[in-house]
Amino acid sequence: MRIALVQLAYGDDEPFAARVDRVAALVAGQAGYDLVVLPELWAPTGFGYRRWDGDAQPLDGAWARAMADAARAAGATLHAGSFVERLPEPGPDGHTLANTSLVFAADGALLATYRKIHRFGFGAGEPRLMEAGEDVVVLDLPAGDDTTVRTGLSTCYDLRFPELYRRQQEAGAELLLVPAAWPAARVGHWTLLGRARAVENQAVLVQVNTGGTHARTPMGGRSQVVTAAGEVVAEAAHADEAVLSVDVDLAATTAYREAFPVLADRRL
Ligand SMILES: O=C(O)CCC(=O)C(=O)O
Repeated sequence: MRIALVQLAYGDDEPFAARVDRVAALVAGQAGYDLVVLPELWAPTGFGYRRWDGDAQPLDGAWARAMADAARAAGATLHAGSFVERLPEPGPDGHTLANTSLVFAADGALLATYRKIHRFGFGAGEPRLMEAGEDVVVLDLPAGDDTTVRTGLSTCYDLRFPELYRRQQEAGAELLLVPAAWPAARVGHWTLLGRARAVENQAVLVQVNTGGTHARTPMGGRSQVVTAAGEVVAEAAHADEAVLSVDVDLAATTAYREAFPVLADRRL
């Protein structure tokens, strides 16, 4: 399965609409991949809380349409990262915003919607402004040669909560996608926890982060792909903008699970 990780780097001086146009063109140029993955909240920025309300859009808004078009132009499945979704009505916490990821098929059809379950901010930021997602999302994505791979969706801070990934693994996930806006200050946790989630679930984990400085917060980059055996097979050793290209051998995951069947020894 050929995967492109698009690590985006930018500052607050790049306007929202210009960034959407730039990234849509970048994605449209990624022909030949089975899957293209973008980071979390790359258009509104992960730490630009003050602008989130103004940047919010519905599920069928201009951001989603631009990403559907970009998937079609690339002819690849696109995990478009996340955006600030304007919910049709307030949720249980009274908010009308959510941190929502969308996955589009190569023909531009919407395949999946995932709302970030664990909100980051310790009472500020996401918990103060956004509803928490409630649904674990696992779906089959095309993996090349007429095969599919069961894939779990999560976002950034979710990576700190292993029980979410175990539920994805129980639902059959062998590929775990994690877009993020993870700051440089804790980027060591980002790479370490990514390897841990891959090893403990014997799954391929794809992490795509942002770079640049957003609302005075330097972002960490260091996007990576970790195999089920814990090997880092692609990594950005920096926080600059870059497209990482990787060929993932999914048959190796199945073989590894059979050769080292640790998941069968769980005691609940
Ligand atoms: O957990 C962390 O250290 C960073 C999480 C984060 O920045 C986010 O979820 O947006």
